[in-house]
Amino acid sequence: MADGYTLCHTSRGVMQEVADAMSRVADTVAAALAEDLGHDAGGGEPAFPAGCDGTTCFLRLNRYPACPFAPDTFGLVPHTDSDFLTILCQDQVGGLQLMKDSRWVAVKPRSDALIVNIGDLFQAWSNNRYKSVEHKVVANAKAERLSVAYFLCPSYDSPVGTCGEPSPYRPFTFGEYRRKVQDDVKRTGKKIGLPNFLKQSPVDAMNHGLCF
Ligand SMILES: O=C(O)CCC(=O)C(=O)O
Ligand SMILES: [Fe+2]
Repeated sequence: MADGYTLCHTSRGVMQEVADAMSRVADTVAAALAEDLGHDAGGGEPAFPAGCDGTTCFLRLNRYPACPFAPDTFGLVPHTDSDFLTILCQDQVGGLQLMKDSRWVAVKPRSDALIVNIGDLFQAWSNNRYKSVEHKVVANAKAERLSVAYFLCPSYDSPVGTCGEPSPYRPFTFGEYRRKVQDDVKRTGKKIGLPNFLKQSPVDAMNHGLCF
């Protein structure tokens, strides 16, 4: 039987392999999506996404225990991801749902497929051409569910940038974005996210009595 040290060492190696493989998928998909918006990686434009590497991206292992109060219980509350892209590998239990045309749609598990979610930073960079998808996880009454998510994030001091002006968003760094999200959640219990960074912010407009 493996001792604790060997087990940790082996798991670390496996996790690194998974992270490396998912990182390659994330970089390839991000480059293809950016190219579709006219971004010319070989033509002197700054690399996209800027400031992401093995020290800024991360892997999250999610475990959702079976819950007798399913399906009225969240495994994960509705949210958007605060990154460029998320690559997700889910098991066969199911429970992930995404918001499409104002309705929750179940994402059917497929053993031969990974899920790619657009995150807030890609929405900002693309001037809203790509939309950060709202998603949630609904608990399962009988089975435990596992998923592995890889988050393509830049360093905190990286400007998020834009594929071209005019952008609806003012310039901001990822660090600023994270801090604002954390402050809002602490203060109000909710993430506001991108609307805080609009040049013409609906939040400001409301505060100045311009919106009813
Ligand atoms: O477990 C899943 O399917 C979703 C995980 C997720 O949305 C997240 O970790 O942000
Ligand atoms: Fe998520």
